[in-house]
Amino acid sequence: MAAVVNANGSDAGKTDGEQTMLMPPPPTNPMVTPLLTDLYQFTMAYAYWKAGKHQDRAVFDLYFRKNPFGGEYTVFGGLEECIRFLANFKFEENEIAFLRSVMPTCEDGFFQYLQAIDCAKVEVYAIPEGSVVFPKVPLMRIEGPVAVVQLLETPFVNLVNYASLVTTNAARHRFVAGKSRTLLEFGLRRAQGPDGGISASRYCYMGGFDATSNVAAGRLFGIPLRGTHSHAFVSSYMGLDEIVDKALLSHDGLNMCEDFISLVRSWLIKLQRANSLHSTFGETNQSELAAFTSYALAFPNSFLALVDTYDVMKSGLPNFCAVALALSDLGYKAIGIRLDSGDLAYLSIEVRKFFCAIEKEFGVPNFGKMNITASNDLNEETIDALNKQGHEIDNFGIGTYLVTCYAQAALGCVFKLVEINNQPRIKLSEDVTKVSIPCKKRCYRLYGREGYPLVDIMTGNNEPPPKVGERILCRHPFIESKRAYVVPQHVEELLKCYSPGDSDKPRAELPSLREIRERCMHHLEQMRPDHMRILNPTPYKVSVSAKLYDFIHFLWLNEAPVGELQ
Ligand SMILES: Nc1ncnc2c1ncn2[C@@H]1O[C@H](COP(=O)(O)OP(=O)(O)OP(=O)(O)O)[C@@H](O)[C@H]1O
Ligand SMILES: O=P(O)(O)OC[C@H]1O[C@H](OP(=O)(O)OP(=O)(O)O)[C@H](O)[C@@H]1O
Ligand SMILES: O=C(O)c1cccnc1
Ligand SMILES: [Mg+2]
Repeated sequence: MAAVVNANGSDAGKTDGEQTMLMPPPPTNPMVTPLLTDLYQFTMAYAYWKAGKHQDRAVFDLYFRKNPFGGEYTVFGGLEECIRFLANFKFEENEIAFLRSVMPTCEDGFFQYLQAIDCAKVEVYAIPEGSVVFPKVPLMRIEGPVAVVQLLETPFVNLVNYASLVTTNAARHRFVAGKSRTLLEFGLRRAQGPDGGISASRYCYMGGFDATSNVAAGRLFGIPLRGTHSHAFVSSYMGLDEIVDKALLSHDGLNMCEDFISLVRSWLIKLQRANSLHSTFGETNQSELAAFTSYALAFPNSFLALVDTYDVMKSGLPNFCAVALALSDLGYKAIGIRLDSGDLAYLSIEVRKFFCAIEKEFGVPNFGKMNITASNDLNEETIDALNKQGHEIDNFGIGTYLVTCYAQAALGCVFKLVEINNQPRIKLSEDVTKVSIPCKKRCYRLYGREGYPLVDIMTGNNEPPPKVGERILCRHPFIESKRAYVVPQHVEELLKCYSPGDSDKPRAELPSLREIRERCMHHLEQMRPDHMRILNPTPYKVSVSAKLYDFIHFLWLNEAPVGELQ
């Protein structure tokens, strides 16, 4: 038996000479237990057990049928949580007691069987997390005793569905925003409950966001934390006389400014009188000025202000600039502003002009380059519209539309039996997109001359793999006339072994979140641009080998009853 080292450092039961393997820690969410499944998984497990069929060797594929958000790609998320769940799968005594209470007609031997099971015999092959993936190709292939693997269906599909959906949503937001913008995930308050919030932060980072406002996710996953302040902070101030401690030490620690408020006030007067600012404002809101001054006293090294509480151009912006200029006198560099309402394109351009005019008028280096963050119900479409209009926004803060996946509620992953006791199985449907692809399969991505992925191909498990430079026929799984020859320049086998079960296959490593994010960025960059565009993207081809095609159609005819016309 291999000794087990817990990934968080403890070294449980290791003996000399035993091979050490890394035992994945439990799932992030402690609610992910063997009971987090549908009742029918237990009723089926009982029926398998009662029939003496529970140890039959089953192969299931986990896949989705259609790319989300009207796009032609998906990013796979959730694998690590599945592997953690699998590695720690064990029923507690109190869980068995609960099952007994809800399944009172089941024999005692079944519960003894459940109490003893784990997933040691379950093999899992999966596409690495963070990969770009396509419909019908298994994201995961799970093999093992049918009753055990059946119990994994609901939790696996649950762990993959939202993870992949929100990672894809994040990747789409990154694509439309462009590489140079900073993307901040602000969705916790709007997410579907605590797990939705934590998952959103993790998977949005994976999909290309730069940071989150979610402190718990920052701690759990090491995601960079970022934030500004809210309107409440601004409106909580009534006036400058609320600020008692007005002193601020200069950045170099050499000079003490005893009255920072006076310095701010003097800058506001200079701004009001500056010719180049074209007297765009008169009296600004003094309670807002108090809030900004107070925030700057608390964070002189990272001053950022929300400027739209009263009026951006007539109050928020000049107030911010007065405080930023006062900080600059003391050697500090303010970060910038956040806009949370109004026409974000127009306002950001006006703000930038104002910053640049100040840089020129007062000779403050880099004042014009200060950061502009925008938020307020942003999504793919609004960011695309802003880009088309032209804007000066550096950072987008995105919450509701991102984390709730407003444009599409679910990915629709499924978990289908494709083989039992080495016998291929098929699920038929009137709707051809719902017919499952039978057999234990191998999956490959074939790359073309220009370095882009050309097609994914599924073959039977025992077929020889596609070879570089050798022509292979790729067939649409269901439409006879759709086929193409491909001469791959590079062949990548997609499914790696993440749980070897009883086999002696090497186990693929679970990379860090940052590594998964890098894989995702790399995969997205590799895609041919027409698959990625927002409007009418070209579908990526998913195919089967000629042999598998013939077999699918043989099995289809074999299983489909022949109708009789009266
Ligand atoms: N230039 C722009 N082009 C397209 N959409 C924009 C632009 N500027 C802002 N938006 C979007 O328009 C919507 C404006 O929201 P809304 O109608 O609630 O007004 P608001 O600015 O939030 O007003 P308030 O907060 O004062 O009630 C938001 O979804 C925002 O992202
Ligand atoms: O708009 P989202 O994409 O969801 O981004 C997060 C929002 O949450 C905050 O305010 P909140 O919405 O709570 O209040 P507000 O609308 O009054 O600003 C923030 O100011 C953003 O507007
Ligand atoms: O830090 C922010 O600006 C923030 C955080 C959460 C939601 N809206 C904004
Ligand atoms: Mg809002």
